[in-house]
Amino acid sequence: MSKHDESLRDWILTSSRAGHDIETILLMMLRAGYESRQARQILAKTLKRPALALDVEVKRPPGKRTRHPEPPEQVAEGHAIAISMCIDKPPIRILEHLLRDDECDELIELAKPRLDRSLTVSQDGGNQVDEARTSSGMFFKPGETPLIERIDARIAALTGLPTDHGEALQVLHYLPGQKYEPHFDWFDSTKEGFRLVTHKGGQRVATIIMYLNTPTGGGGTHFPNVGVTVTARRGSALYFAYEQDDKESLHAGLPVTEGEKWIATKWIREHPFK
Ligand SMILES: O=C(O)CCC(=O)C(=O)O
Ligand SMILES: [Fe+2]
Repeated sequence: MSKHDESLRDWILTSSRAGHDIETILLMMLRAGYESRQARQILAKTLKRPALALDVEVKRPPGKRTRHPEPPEQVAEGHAIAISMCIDKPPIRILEHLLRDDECDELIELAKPRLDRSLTVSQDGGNQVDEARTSSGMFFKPGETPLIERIDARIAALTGLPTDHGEALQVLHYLPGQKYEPHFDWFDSTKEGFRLVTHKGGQRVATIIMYLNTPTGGGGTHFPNVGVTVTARRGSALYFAYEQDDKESLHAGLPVTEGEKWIATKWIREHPFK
């Protein structure tokens, strides 16, 4: 072992005993100019860990946050959106006329033939059928049609984060009795599948729910920890932002009691979702 290897080994052991976690030691080695694979191999060997256990994520630059739309009005891509209500915690905004009526109709018509039973993210990071979410839905491909591109650009202008921070636009359909039980949109880092679902794009930081029609009865979006229910009204939208582990952003799609409910959901990530 060369003098340099030996002192590196000693430094790693000392840092580890001093309580620095592997991620931190790895980051220090990367900063000192080591290449990532090489640094991981040296770390694995020195700390007698299988290399796989060292498959830790290199710290990314800090994640970005959306800008909460400011009342009374924002013009995004030439489209005027009124902000009719604000709540501080969690940051909630009600957006009027985010979509025009013809845009709502077009989204519904495009989605109709492609609906499937909605899934939720399971503990292991996969998808599952879940009684907590009985709607049916579909995803558009990014930029799939000029309308999808236009909506993405509008949301990016409104929230200050580029379109690539958004997950694919999802359309959901609820019939009477169908609902989405209280849940958080952020991913729980204590769950097994967390790394898998955040590998691309990192954590979710904000959600926009666009109401594509007005259900005859029920179907509002309810925040049980705030005591607020947002009315589902065609063309309007709900924006809310959150941090991991926040409790205020708990929300539910209330059961539709009469008629049907159509929404489009845009989830926004802290990093580009690629
Ligand atoms: O249907 C609703 O009002 C809520 C939908 C929702 O929470 C979601 O898509 O994440
Ligand atoms: Fe949600």
